[in-house]
Amino acid sequence: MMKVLANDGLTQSGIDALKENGFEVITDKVAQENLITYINEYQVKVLLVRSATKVTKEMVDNCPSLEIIGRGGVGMDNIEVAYAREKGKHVINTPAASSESVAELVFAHLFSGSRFLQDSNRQMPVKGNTEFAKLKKKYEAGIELRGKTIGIVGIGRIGQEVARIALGLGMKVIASDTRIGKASVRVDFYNQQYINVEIETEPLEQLIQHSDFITLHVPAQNGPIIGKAELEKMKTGAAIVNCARGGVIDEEALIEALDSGKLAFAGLDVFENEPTPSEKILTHPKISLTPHTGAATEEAQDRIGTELANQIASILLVK
Ligand SMILES: O=C(O)[C@H](O)COP(=O)(O)O
Repeated sequence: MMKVLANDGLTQSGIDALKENGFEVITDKVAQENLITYINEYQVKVLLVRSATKVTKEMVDNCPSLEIIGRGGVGMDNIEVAYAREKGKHVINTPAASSESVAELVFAHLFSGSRFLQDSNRQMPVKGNTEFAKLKKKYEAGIELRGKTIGIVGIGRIGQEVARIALGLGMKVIASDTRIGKASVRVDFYNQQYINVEIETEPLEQLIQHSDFITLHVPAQNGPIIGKAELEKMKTGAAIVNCARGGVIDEEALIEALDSGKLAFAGLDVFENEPTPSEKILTHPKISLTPHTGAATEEAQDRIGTELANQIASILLVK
């Protein structure tokens, strides 16, 4: 039986689909430093990872049994993709499976920040029954999303899902993208009517100046694309969400912008120092936090599992 090691977990639907195709699925969590030995000992043919396990050049070179490296998710910055492909390994991912979930999390952060939920949820258990009126006063300056401008940086699959939800909420959508000039977004309504909206992209600098909310949907970068200079150009009272990759926003500059009142709030699902974000970020009252859970819904993980199983079967069983 061909062995699949799902080192960062796999949904039952994915496990079942692989088993139906005759694969043996191992869901042991093997420590990074023991992976090469484990893969060789059990002659693992497929290694599945999410963002936790790193697939290094050393693994590619020293695991001859390995034919497929599968990323359950989108970003492959934890995998030496080009090197692995050069050495004849298949490297696959599931680029479309989690777009809706990530986009919904963006709005969870936007709704949270615009009504102070992150701070309220920290304060209410401690002060809720003694200082209720004081807390109510503190959180009185909430804002609506309707009518505001959302700037989407990266209008790929996830960016387009964000646009769809934003348009449904009555927001104005603007976007910037280094590769896409124009995106066509179909907005569906429950009564099965829909509208098509064309979104033309504009330079990042322009987007930064015009947005009430900025949300980032770009791959891992070599350095921040939103640093001190960009934060200074944002509207006073604007907000920013990062459900893309840690490091895309300069965290020090972000804290300064929040403390000075330049920015109203931030929503962060990803961090510069994952999995150990800085104390300042974790305790900031103006930051809504999630621990890299953009794709962590039952629906997205189900789609990821079955999609990986199908891709694996079509590579290994058609030979
Ligand atoms: O790139 C992705 O797909 C997301 O960052 C999800 O990462 P995860 O699989 O570790 O949740």
